Amino acid sequence: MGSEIDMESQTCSSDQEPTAIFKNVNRPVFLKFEDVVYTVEIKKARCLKTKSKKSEERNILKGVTGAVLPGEMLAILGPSGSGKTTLLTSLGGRLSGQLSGSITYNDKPFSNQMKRNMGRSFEATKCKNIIISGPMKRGVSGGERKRVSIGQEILINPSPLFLDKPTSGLDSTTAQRIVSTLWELARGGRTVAMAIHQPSSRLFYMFHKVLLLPDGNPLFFGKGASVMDYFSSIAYSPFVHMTLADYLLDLANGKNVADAYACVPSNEVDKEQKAVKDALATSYKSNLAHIEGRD
Ligand SMILES: Nc1ncnc2c1ncn2[C@@H]1O[C@H](COP(=O)(O)OP(=O)(O)OP(=O)(O)O)[C@@H](O)[C@H]1O
Repeated sequence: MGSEIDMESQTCSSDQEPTAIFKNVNRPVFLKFEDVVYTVEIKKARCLKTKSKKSEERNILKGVTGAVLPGEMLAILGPSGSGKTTLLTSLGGRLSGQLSGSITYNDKPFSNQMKRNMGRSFEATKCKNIIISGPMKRGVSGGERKRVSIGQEILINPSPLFLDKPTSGLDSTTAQRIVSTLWELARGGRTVAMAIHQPSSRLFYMFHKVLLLPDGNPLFFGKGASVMDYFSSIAYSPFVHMTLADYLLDLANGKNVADAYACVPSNEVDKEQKAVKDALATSYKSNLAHIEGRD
Protein backbone atom coordinates (compact mmCIF):
# COMPACT_ATOMS: atom_id res chain seq x y z
CA MET A 1 0.00 0.00 0.00
CA GLY A 2 2.94 2.31 -0.68
CA SER A 3 2.34 5.68 0.85
CA GLU A 4 -1.05 5.04 2.46
CA ILE A 5 -1.28 6.32 6.01
CA ASP A 6 -2.00 3.22 8.07
CA MET A 7 -4.05 4.56 10.94
CA GLU A 8 -4.64 1.15 12.43
CA SER A 9 -0.95 0.50 12.94
CA GLN A 10 -0.76 3.84 14.76
CA THR A 11 -3.03 2.55 17.53
CA CYS A 12 -1.07 2.06 20.72
CA SER A 13 -1.34 -0.90 23.02
CA SER A 14 -0.98 -0.32 26.75
CA ASP A 15 2.67 -1.54 26.94
CA GLN A 16 3.84 0.72 24.11
CA GLU A 17 4.71 4.38 23.99
CA PRO A 18 1.88 6.13 22.16
CA THR A 19 2.71 6.88 18.52
CA ALA A 20 3.31 10.58 17.85
CA ILE A 21 -0.20 11.34 16.64
CA PHE A 22 -1.77 9.81 19.76
CA LYS A 23 0.36 11.79 22.21
CA ASN A 24 -1.44 14.33 24.32
CA VAL A 25 -2.68 17.32 22.47
CA ASN A 26 -0.74 20.58 22.82
CA ARG A 27 -3.76 22.83 23.22
CA PRO A 28 -6.87 21.29 24.84
CA VAL A 29 -10.08 22.99 23.71
CA PHE A 30 -13.41 23.30 25.49
CA LEU A 31 -15.98 23.77 22.75
CA LYS A 32 -19.28 25.36 23.70
CA PHE A 33 -22.18 26.32 21.44
CA GLU A 34 -25.29 28.03 22.66
CA ASP A 35 -28.56 28.65 20.89
CA VAL A 36 -27.00 28.44 17.41
CA VAL A 37 -29.46 29.56 14.74
CA TYR A 38 -28.65 29.56 11.03
CA THR A 39 -30.97 31.09 8.47
CA VAL A 40 -30.73 31.05 4.68
CA GLU A 41 -32.64 32.98 2.10
CA ILE A 42 -34.21 30.76 -0.51
CA LYS A 43 -34.90 32.54 -3.79
CA LYS A 44 -38.06 31.42 -5.53
CA ALA A 45 -38.66 31.41 -9.28
CA ARG A 46 -39.86 34.65 -10.87
CA CYS A 47 -43.66 34.90 -10.93
CA LEU A 48 -44.70 35.26 -14.58
CA LYS A 49 -47.82 37.30 -13.81
CA THR A 50 -46.39 39.93 -11.48
CA LYS A 51 -42.76 39.54 -12.71
CA SER A 52 -41.70 39.78 -9.07
CA LYS A 53 -39.03 37.53 -7.61
CA LYS A 54 -39.99 36.12 -4.23
CA SER A 55 -37.70 34.78 -1.58
CA GLU A 56 -38.28 33.25 1.79
CA GLU A 57 -36.16 32.59 4.83
CA ARG A 58 -35.51 29.10 6.09
CA ASN A 59 -34.08 28.21 9.47
CA ILE A 60 -31.62 25.35 9.04
CA LEU A 61 -30.46 25.36 12.69
CA LYS A 62 -33.10 26.39 15.20
CA GLY A 63 -31.32 26.97 18.48
CA VAL A 64 -28.73 24.24 19.03
CA THR A 65 -26.88 24.09 22.33
CA GLY A 66 -24.13 21.80 23.58
CA ALA A 67 -20.57 21.48 24.81
CA VAL A 68 -17.65 19.13 24.22
CA LEU A 69 -14.76 18.83 26.67
CA PRO A 70 -11.17 17.99 25.75
CA GLY A 71 -11.02 14.19 25.62
CA GLU A 72 -14.62 13.82 24.50
CA MET A 73 -16.10 12.61 21.23
CA LEU A 74 -19.49 14.03 20.18
CA ALA A 75 -21.76 12.27 17.68
CA ILE A 76 -24.33 14.37 15.84
CA LEU A 77 -27.17 12.11 14.70
CA GLY A 78 -30.22 12.91 12.63
CA PRO A 79 -32.07 12.10 9.44
CA SER A 80 -30.80 13.23 6.04
CA GLY A 81 -31.03 16.97 5.58
CA SER A 82 -31.46 17.64 9.30
CA GLY A 83 -28.57 20.10 9.57
CA LYS A 84 -25.67 17.93 10.79
CA THR A 85 -23.14 19.19 8.22
CA THR A 86 -24.36 22.75 8.67
CA LEU A 87 -23.79 22.54 12.43
CA LEU A 88 -20.30 21.04 12.00
CA THR A 89 -19.45 23.74 9.45
CA SER A 90 -20.58 26.43 11.88
CA LEU A 91 -18.54 24.89 14.72
CA GLY A 92 -15.55 24.95 12.37
CA GLY A 93 -16.03 28.69 11.83
CA ARG A 94 -16.72 28.26 8.12
CA LEU A 95 -20.35 29.27 7.83
CA SER A 96 -21.07 32.65 6.34
CA GLY A 97 -24.50 34.23 6.35
CA GLN A 98 -27.07 34.65 9.05
CA LEU A 99 -25.59 32.79 12.00
CA SER A 100 -26.56 33.78 15.53
CA GLY A 101 -25.96 32.39 18.99
CA SER A 102 -22.57 31.80 20.50
CA ILE A 103 -19.74 29.40 19.61
CA THR A 104 -16.66 29.57 21.81
CA TYR A 105 -13.38 27.71 22.12
CA ASN A 106 -11.99 27.92 25.68
CA ASP A 107 -14.55 30.67 26.22
CA LYS A 108 -13.12 32.74 23.34
CA PRO A 109 -14.62 33.38 19.90
CA PHE A 110 -13.26 31.87 16.70
CA SER A 111 -9.79 33.18 15.79
CA ASN A 112 -7.11 32.57 13.17
CA GLN A 113 -5.04 30.77 15.80
CA MET A 114 -7.98 28.41 16.44
CA LYS A 115 -8.42 27.93 12.68
CA ARG A 116 -4.79 26.79 12.42
CA ASN A 117 -5.25 24.23 15.20
CA MET A 118 -8.46 22.80 13.83
CA GLY A 119 -8.79 19.60 11.84
CA ARG A 120 -11.63 19.10 9.37
CA SER A 121 -12.52 16.08 7.33
CA PHE A 122 -15.62 16.66 5.24
CA GLU A 123 -17.25 14.44 2.66
CA ALA A 124 -16.27 16.65 -0.24
CA THR A 125 -12.56 16.13 0.52
CA LYS A 126 -10.88 14.56 -2.48
CA CYS A 127 -7.40 13.15 -2.95
CA LYS A 128 -7.23 14.67 -6.40
CA ASN A 129 -4.05 13.94 -8.36
CA ILE A 130 -2.56 11.92 -5.53
CA ILE A 131 -1.76 8.31 -6.26
CA ILE A 132 -2.05 6.35 -3.08
CA SER A 133 -2.24 2.72 -4.01
CA GLY A 134 -0.46 -0.44 -5.06
CA PRO A 135 1.40 -1.42 -8.24
CA MET A 136 -1.59 -0.79 -10.49
CA LYS A 137 -1.64 2.86 -9.40
CA ARG A 138 -5.39 3.04 -9.77
CA GLY A 139 -5.95 5.73 -7.14
CA VAL A 140 -8.01 5.24 -3.98
CA SER A 141 -11.35 3.71 -3.05
CA GLY A 142 -13.95 5.69 -1.11
CA GLY A 143 -12.89 4.06 2.16
CA GLU A 144 -9.20 4.65 1.53
CA ARG A 145 -9.92 8.25 0.62
CA LYS A 146 -11.75 8.77 3.90
CA ARG A 147 -8.91 7.25 5.89
CA VAL A 148 -6.30 9.33 4.06
CA SER A 149 -8.38 12.47 4.50
CA ILE A 150 -8.61 11.86 8.26
CA GLY A 151 -4.92 10.89 8.37
CA GLN A 152 -3.94 14.15 6.67
CA GLU A 153 -5.89 16.13 9.24
CA ILE A 154 -4.51 14.39 12.32
CA LEU A 155 -0.90 14.86 11.20
CA ILE A 156 -1.07 18.47 12.42
CA ASN A 157 -2.15 17.23 15.89
CA PRO A 158 -5.40 19.17 15.73
CA SER A 159 -7.97 20.01 18.34
CA PRO A 160 -10.82 20.37 17.86
CA LEU A 161 -11.30 17.83 15.09
CA PHE A 162 -14.52 17.92 13.01
CA LEU A 163 -15.55 15.03 10.79
CA ASP A 164 -18.52 14.82 8.48
CA LYS A 165 -19.84 11.23 8.20
CA PRO A 166 -16.40 9.60 8.47
CA THR A 167 -17.91 6.10 8.26
CA SER A 168 -20.53 6.51 5.52
CA GLY A 169 -20.30 3.87 2.85
CA LEU A 170 -17.73 1.80 4.75
CA ASP A 171 -17.98 -1.81 5.87
CA SER A 172 -18.59 -2.18 9.61
CA THR A 173 -15.05 -3.36 10.41
CA THR A 174 -13.43 -0.40 8.68
CA ALA A 175 -16.00 1.93 10.26
CA GLN A 176 -15.05 0.59 13.67
CA ARG A 177 -11.33 1.04 12.98
CA ILE A 178 -11.93 4.66 12.06
CA VAL A 179 -14.07 5.44 15.10
CA SER A 180 -11.60 3.60 17.39
CA THR A 181 -8.80 5.73 15.97
CA LEU A 182 -10.84 8.87 16.63
CA TRP A 183 -11.58 7.63 20.16
CA GLU A 184 -7.83 7.22 20.75
CA LEU A 185 -7.28 10.75 19.49
CA ALA A 186 -9.92 12.05 21.88
CA ARG A 187 -8.27 10.13 24.72
CA GLY A 188 -5.16 12.22 24.12
CA GLY A 189 -7.13 15.33 25.12
CA ARG A 190 -8.55 16.29 21.75
CA THR A 191 -12.07 17.56 21.25
CA VAL A 192 -13.73 15.51 18.52
CA ALA A 193 -17.13 16.13 16.91
CA MET A 194 -18.61 14.18 14.02
CA ALA A 195 -21.82 13.83 12.09
CA ILE A 196 -22.62 10.18 11.62
CA HIS A 197 -25.38 8.11 9.99
CA GLN A 198 -26.69 5.13 11.95
CA PRO A 199 -23.66 3.95 13.90
CA SER A 200 -23.82 0.33 15.03
CA SER A 201 -24.30 -0.25 18.77
CA ARG A 202 -20.63 -1.04 19.31
CA LEU A 203 -19.72 2.31 17.76
CA PHE A 204 -22.47 4.13 19.61
CA TYR A 205 -21.05 3.31 23.02
CA MET A 206 -17.71 4.93 22.11
CA PHE A 207 -19.36 8.35 21.94
CA HIS A 208 -19.10 10.39 25.11
CA LYS A 209 -21.82 12.80 24.00
CA VAL A 210 -24.70 12.54 21.57
CA LEU A 211 -26.75 15.27 19.88
CA LEU A 212 -29.96 14.18 18.16
CA LEU A 213 -30.92 16.79 15.61
CA PRO A 214 -33.98 16.38 13.41
CA ASP A 215 -34.95 19.44 11.29
CA GLY A 216 -32.25 21.56 12.95
CA ASN A 217 -34.12 21.24 16.22
CA PRO A 218 -32.39 19.30 19.03
CA LEU A 219 -34.28 16.45 20.73
CA PHE A 220 -31.41 15.21 22.90
CA PHE A 221 -28.02 16.41 24.01
CA GLY A 222 -26.11 14.61 26.69
CA LYS A 223 -24.00 11.61 27.57
CA GLY A 224 -24.23 8.77 25.05
CA ALA A 225 -24.58 6.30 27.92
CA SER A 226 -27.66 8.05 29.28
CA VAL A 227 -29.65 8.53 26.08
CA MET A 228 -32.00 5.56 26.60
CA ASP A 229 -32.53 6.43 30.27
CA TYR A 230 -33.62 9.88 29.15
CA PHE A 231 -36.11 8.66 26.54
CA SER A 232 -37.46 5.99 28.94
CA SER A 233 -37.95 8.70 31.57
CA ILE A 234 -40.27 10.54 29.18
CA ALA A 235 -42.05 7.30 28.24
CA TYR A 236 -40.32 6.47 24.96
CA SER A 237 -38.83 2.97 24.70
CA PRO A 238 -38.46 0.58 21.79
CA PHE A 239 -40.93 -2.34 21.93
CA VAL A 240 -38.95 -4.44 19.50
CA HIS A 241 -35.27 -5.26 19.36
CA MET A 242 -33.48 -2.59 17.37
CA THR A 243 -30.13 -0.81 17.51
CA LEU A 244 -29.93 2.35 19.56
CA ALA A 245 -29.14 4.51 16.53
CA ASP A 246 -32.08 3.06 14.57
CA TYR A 247 -34.41 3.82 17.47
CA LEU A 248 -33.10 7.38 17.83
CA LEU A 249 -33.48 8.01 14.11
CA ASP A 250 -37.05 6.70 14.27
CA LEU A 251 -37.75 9.14 17.10
CA ALA A 252 -36.10 11.92 15.13
CA ASN A 253 -38.51 11.14 12.30
CA GLY A 254 -41.44 11.15 14.71
CA LYS A 255 -41.85 7.40 14.64
CA ASN A 256 -42.22 5.96 18.10
CA VAL A 257 -42.18 2.20 17.53
CA ALA A 258 -41.40 -0.02 14.57
CA ASP A 259 -44.50 -0.43 12.38
CA ALA A 260 -46.39 1.94 14.68
CA TYR A 261 -48.26 3.49 11.79
CA ALA A 262 -48.84 0.36 9.74
CA CYS A 263 -52.62 0.61 10.27
CA VAL A 264 -52.86 4.39 10.25
CA PRO A 265 -54.23 6.06 7.07
CA SER A 266 -51.38 7.79 5.23
CA ASN A 267 -52.87 11.28 5.70
CA GLU A 268 -52.81 10.70 9.47
CA VAL A 269 -49.17 9.52 9.55
CA ASP A 270 -47.73 13.01 9.06
CA LYS A 271 -49.93 14.34 11.86
CA GLU A 272 -48.92 11.51 14.20
CA GLN A 273 -45.24 11.99 13.44
CA LYS A 274 -45.43 15.73 13.93
CA ALA A 275 -47.13 15.17 17.28
CA VAL A 276 -44.31 12.83 18.42
CA LYS A 277 -41.63 15.30 17.28
CA ASP A 278 -43.40 18.22 18.97
CA ALA A 279 -43.72 16.25 22.22
CA LEU A 280 -40.02 15.35 22.15
CA ALA A 281 -39.01 18.93 21.36
CA THR A 282 -41.10 20.18 24.31
CA SER A 283 -39.49 17.59 26.62
CA TYR A 284 -36.04 18.65 25.39
CA LYS A 285 -36.79 22.28 26.15
CA SER A 286 -38.01 21.58 29.66
CA ASN A 287 -35.40 18.92 30.57
CA LEU A 288 -32.21 19.37 28.60
CA ALA A 289 -31.96 22.81 27.02
CA HIS A 290 -29.08 23.87 29.18
CA ILE A 291 -25.36 23.47 28.80
CA GLU A 292 -24.02 20.17 30.00
CA GLY A 293 -20.32 19.93 29.63
CA ARG A 294 -17.89 20.50 32.42
CA ASP A 295 -19.07 17.61 34.62
N1 LIG B 1 -26.72 27.66 1.95
C1 LIG B 1 -27.84 26.94 1.90
N2 LIG B 1 -28.90 27.36 1.18
C2 LIG B 1 -30.04 26.66 1.13
N3 LIG B 1 -30.25 25.52 1.80
C3 LIG B 1 -29.24 25.05 2.53
C4 LIG B 1 -27.99 25.73 2.64
N4 LIG B 1 -27.17 25.03 3.46
C5 LIG B 1 -27.89 23.95 3.84
N5 LIG B 1 -29.12 23.96 3.30
C6 LIG B 1 -30.20 22.97 3.50
O1 LIG B 1 -30.24 22.68 4.88
C7 LIG B 1 -30.58 21.34 5.10
C8 LIG B 1 -29.55 20.69 5.98
O2 LIG B 1 -28.38 20.41 5.23
P1 LIG B 1 -27.16 19.58 5.84
O3 LIG B 1 -26.21 19.29 4.73
O4 LIG B 1 -26.62 20.31 7.01
O5 LIG B 1 -27.90 18.25 6.31
P2 LIG B 1 -27.29 16.87 6.83
O6 LIG B 1 -28.02 16.53 8.07
O7 LIG B 1 -25.80 16.94 6.91
O8 LIG B 1 -27.75 15.92 5.64
P3 LIG B 1 -27.17 14.50 5.12
O9 LIG B 1 -27.20 13.57 6.29
O10 LIG B 1 -28.14 14.11 4.06
O11 LIG B 1 -25.79 14.77 4.60
C9 LIG B 1 -30.72 20.70 3.71
O12 LIG B 1 -32.08 20.67 3.37
C10 LIG B 1 -29.94 21.64 2.83
O13 LIG B 1 -30.44 21.61 1.52
